[in-house]
Amino acid sequence: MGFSQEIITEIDNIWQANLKHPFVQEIGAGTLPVKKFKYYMVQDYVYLMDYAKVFALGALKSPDLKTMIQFSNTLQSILTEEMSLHRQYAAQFNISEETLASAEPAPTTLAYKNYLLSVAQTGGQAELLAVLLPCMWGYETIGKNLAHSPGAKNVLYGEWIAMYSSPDFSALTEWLIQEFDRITAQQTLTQRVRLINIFKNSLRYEVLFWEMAYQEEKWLV
Ligand SMILES: Cc1ncc(CO)c(N)n1
Repeated sequence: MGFSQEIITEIDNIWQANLKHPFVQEIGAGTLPVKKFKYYMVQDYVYLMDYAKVFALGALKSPDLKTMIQFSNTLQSILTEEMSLHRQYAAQFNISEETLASAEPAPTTLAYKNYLLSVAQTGGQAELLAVLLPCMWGYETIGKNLAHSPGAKNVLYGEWIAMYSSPDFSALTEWLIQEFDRITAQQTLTQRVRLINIFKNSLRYEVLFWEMAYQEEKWLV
């Protein structure tokens, strides 16, 4: 069993909470109120701007050419494919690209993206992979889980599910998992404990991100 699999087995309760959050379930049922989805889309775009930068840092910290190419290809696909999904939704909702790109992060978005960036900047390749893995792997699992749900045929949510259940998205996720397992195979127990904590915090933020959108979280003042 790879280290990635060991981690999600150990923190299965958080892994399941992420997959089964009401926001996710309601996308699958096609019953999520559009207002919540609109809120999510804008916040996710703000998040993805910095998430993409973590892949740029991954390229910077790559040990070899092959890994560098993978990080840079993934960066490219986030900016042009994944984020174009958001841009299309925004157009549908009459939100301009300028409004989308300059939207203010809500408290959870700000905390989460800053966590990603700080781990990626201060850590090495293993830490960077540990903080990224729950994001991509979680979405890929959710995509697969919802691929045949009623939401997949919903006019609004169908495109979102199609993106995250696509073979391309799975291939990127598979690469990230393998890279993480390869790099962590030789690590000491102390290093592994640190990586589990990073993975766990990032996964907890994934759950909080759904919750934030579900509650349409706002700054108090
Ligand atoms: C919050 C969040 N995590 C992960 C992904 C997957 O790319 C996303 N779009 N948004």
